[in-house]
Amino acid sequence: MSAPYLQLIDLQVRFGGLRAVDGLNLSLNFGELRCLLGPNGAGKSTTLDLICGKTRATGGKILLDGQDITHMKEYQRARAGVGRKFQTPTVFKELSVSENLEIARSQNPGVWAALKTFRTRRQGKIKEILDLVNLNDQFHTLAGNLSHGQTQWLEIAMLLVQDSKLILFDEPAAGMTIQETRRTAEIFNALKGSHTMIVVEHDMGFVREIAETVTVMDMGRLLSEGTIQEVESDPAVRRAYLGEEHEHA
Ligand SMILES: Nc1ncnc2c1ncn2[C@@H]1O[C@H](COP(=O)(O)OP(=O)(O)OP(=O)(O)O)[C@@H](O)[C@H]1O
Repeated sequence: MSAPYLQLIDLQVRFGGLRAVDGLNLSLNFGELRCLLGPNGAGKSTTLDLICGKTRATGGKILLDGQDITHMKEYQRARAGVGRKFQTPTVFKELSVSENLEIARSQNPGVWAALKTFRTRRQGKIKEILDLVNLNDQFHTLAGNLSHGQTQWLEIAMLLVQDSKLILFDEPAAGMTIQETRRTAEIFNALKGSHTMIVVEHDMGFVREIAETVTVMDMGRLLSEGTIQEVESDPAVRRAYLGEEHEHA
């Protein structure tokens, strides 16, 4: 078996007296999609913050493709291939889809330098990415005129253009219509194998569409791991969700 692509080893962060992430161990293979579930305040978003470098760990290690990135700055991790998709869109609304992609591309010139002399190959790659996220007809559309779902897909395209290999998603289906959620699931399923993804999500319908292995956190710790069926029948998971089941049903 090959070594894991991402490894969290005894990862910890404290905010004052609160252990938001408290000795978390997690391993992902390259190309794997992992859903990260858990009740409110379990430490899911903080875990993504620790991986992308927005928050610094107070203990433990993060290994990406064997490299220790625990103490790297956020931009260094982005260069190493870590991409983070936040809930609030970060696109430039007054620019077109293609201009947003151009800006994203210019943030990682190294990847594209190799294609510099091959303009058609570069355009081919952008077309391929836009096809994947269903935005080929919106090439010249102002980002501010896109629907909520399309804006989210543009952000995914921007991460792909930046050549992010590990993409971290925080509630990607939030606020989407049923059709948009379904299309987003198709995009995620198409990215499996070529990209490694961690998806924090409360929408269990969406999780069912995309899930392979599921990790459940509670109080900063790993509570359960396995297929959806396995974690759903785990009594510890049921206990952790008591009182929340109406909220997230
Ligand atoms: N910067 C911070 N300073 C202090 N406490 C924080 C900070 N960020 C998160 N926390 C606390 O850490 C705990 C874990 O929060 P986190 O947002 O990671 O949970 P979550 O599992 O993503 O929850 P939700 O599903 O509600 O988004 C919470 O108690 C939260 O209040």
